[in-house]
Amino acid sequence: MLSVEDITMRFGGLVAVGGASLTVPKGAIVGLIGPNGAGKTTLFGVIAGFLKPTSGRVSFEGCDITALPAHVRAQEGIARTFQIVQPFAGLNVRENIAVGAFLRHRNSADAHALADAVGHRVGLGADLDKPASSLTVAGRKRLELARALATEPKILLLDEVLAGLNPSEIRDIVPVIRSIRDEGVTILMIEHVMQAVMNLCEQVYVLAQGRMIAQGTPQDVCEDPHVVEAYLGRGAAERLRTVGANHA
Ligand SMILES: Nc1ncnc2c1ncn2[C@@H]1O[C@H](COP(=O)(O)OP(=O)(O)OP(=O)(O)O)[C@@H](O)[C@H]1O
Repeated sequence: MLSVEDITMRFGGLVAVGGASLTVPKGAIVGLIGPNGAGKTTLFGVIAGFLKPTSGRVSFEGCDITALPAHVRAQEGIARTFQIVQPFAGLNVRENIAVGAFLRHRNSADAHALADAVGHRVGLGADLDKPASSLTVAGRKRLELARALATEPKILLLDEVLAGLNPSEIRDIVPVIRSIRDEGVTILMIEHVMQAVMNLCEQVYVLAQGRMIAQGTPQDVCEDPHVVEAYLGRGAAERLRTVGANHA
């Protein structure tokens, strides 16, 4: 469904992403992991059309979309969430979600009806009339997910939707992400919460200093010495291997 080929993104003299490639098959949940500053969010910006790459190509459903602006990519079915959640503070939760729904529904009643449905789907059903500013961190993360889902995407790019959540909040939201995929939305997710990556993703790509250093199943990448060295560390890799073995 999505193919990123040999993308390089320079900011002046800094090579944030250097020759990175990845593919996301339709119906998959694919993870993108790596240390802080590796270039993950920059790559999302390139895929969603917020950043024009220095070189390389992005294809979606077989078409070259590298030159398309972000709003056209959204219409084509690419949606992203942002790491730093910034809801419209003066609007309630339903109205915030409806902002996404207006992409395909010009009629206000239709957009609000879709916002209600999406709000319930992500667990915000009881909060739809509350001001967005009153939500907890976990609520805001769900709202960010809902705003992107309300654009009715074919592929959802999730940028650290689990960051800042406690273990029980993470346990609650992981099944929501899986159910979104099960209902037909392909997912590419940047995530540092490795337990969730192990649980959700079929394939994982590892970016370090702008370069793709590994790809494979979560189990494969946890056993890759380059990934252990550049990102996981030995203790975490060992714990994750145990988790993987227990899952199997
Ligand atoms: N607009 C920009 N201008 C200049 N440098 C930038 C810009 N955006 C990102 N960078 C730099 O590019 C590098 C990659 O940053 P990026 O945010 O993509 O990393 P990341 O892997 O998403 O990190 P994190 O896990 O901390 O979110 C960093 O060195 C960052 O400072």
